[in-house]
Amino acid sequence: MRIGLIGKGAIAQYVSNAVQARGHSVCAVLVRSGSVSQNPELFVDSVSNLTANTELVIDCAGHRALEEYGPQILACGLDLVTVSIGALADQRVADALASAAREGGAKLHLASGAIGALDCLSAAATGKLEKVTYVGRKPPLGWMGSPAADKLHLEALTIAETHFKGTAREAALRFPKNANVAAAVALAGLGFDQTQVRLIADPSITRNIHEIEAEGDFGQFHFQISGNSLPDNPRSSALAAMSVVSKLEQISSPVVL
Ligand SMILES: NC(=O)C1=CN([C@@H]2O[C@H](COP(=O)(O)OP(=O)(O)OC[C@H]3O[C@@H](n4cnc5c(N)ncnc54)[C@H](O)[C@@H]3O)[C@@H](O)[C@H]2O)C=CC1
Ligand SMILES: O=C([O-])CC(=O)C(=O)O
Repeated sequence: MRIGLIGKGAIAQYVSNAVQARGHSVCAVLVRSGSVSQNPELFVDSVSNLTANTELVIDCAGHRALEEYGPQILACGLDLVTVSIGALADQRVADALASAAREGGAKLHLASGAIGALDCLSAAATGKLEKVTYVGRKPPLGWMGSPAADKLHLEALTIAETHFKGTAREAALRFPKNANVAAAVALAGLGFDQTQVRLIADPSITRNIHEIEAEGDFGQFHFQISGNSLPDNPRSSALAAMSVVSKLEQISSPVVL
């Protein structure tokens, strides 16, 4: 497939290498205006140049980029894969994306990101789900630049501290670079306002640990993952980038798991 990428950060770089190794081509990369000076054939700064020659677009650039570019991409009939799922916690953004997808006859594909067990959760949600809790735990460095830094002295932390407790909607909106997983859990399960979230900075860990506890008619489950972060960004787990590659494999395969 001819792919257009949004962003050139840690996830985009991983995805770009992995999709090309699988025989796809990256024919345009949308970057912020002002950063297109080198290789203008590849790096573009408008959606129309991104979509001109592509069959599928992948967003790895965060909430603002999905909000800003997503509707135009979908409305012109191109499918869009995104890892910036937390943007859908803003109902206005979610509605704009859904109506553009309908208008263009395209689909917005949500990559599962740094978490697993969403298949289990979404199946369980077709019965009655009683309670879903998500706990996100990262080393202090992973919370730098987020509102956690206003509450905690992250560089000097000696014990694990919970810096956020609330709904998945609040978490996703307040932590756009750190709580996309909360949004994925919400979308698969009880929704943004019924999913309870705790976010923790923990100096005793070196990986990003994500946990889901769910209860309902299906029974009960507990899921935990300790994800390695990407070398270029301590905030982002490698699995988030891998989930984008896996989504692309599903889209291009005749048999879908
Ligand atoms: N679903 C999940 O589990 C996860 C989702 N994410 C989301 O993915 C995003 C990207 O993560 P990383 O690659 O690690 O971050 P990064 O900071 O390494 O890269 C972000 C890239 O996007 C670009 N960018 C930002 N806004 C843009 C815009 N309006 N137009 C064009 N380019 C723009 C930046 O210049 C940079 O190249 C995060 O902000 C987060 O929202 C991150 C980790 C896990
Ligand atoms: O990459 C991770 O471990 C999780 C993350 O940043 C997010 O949920 O936005």
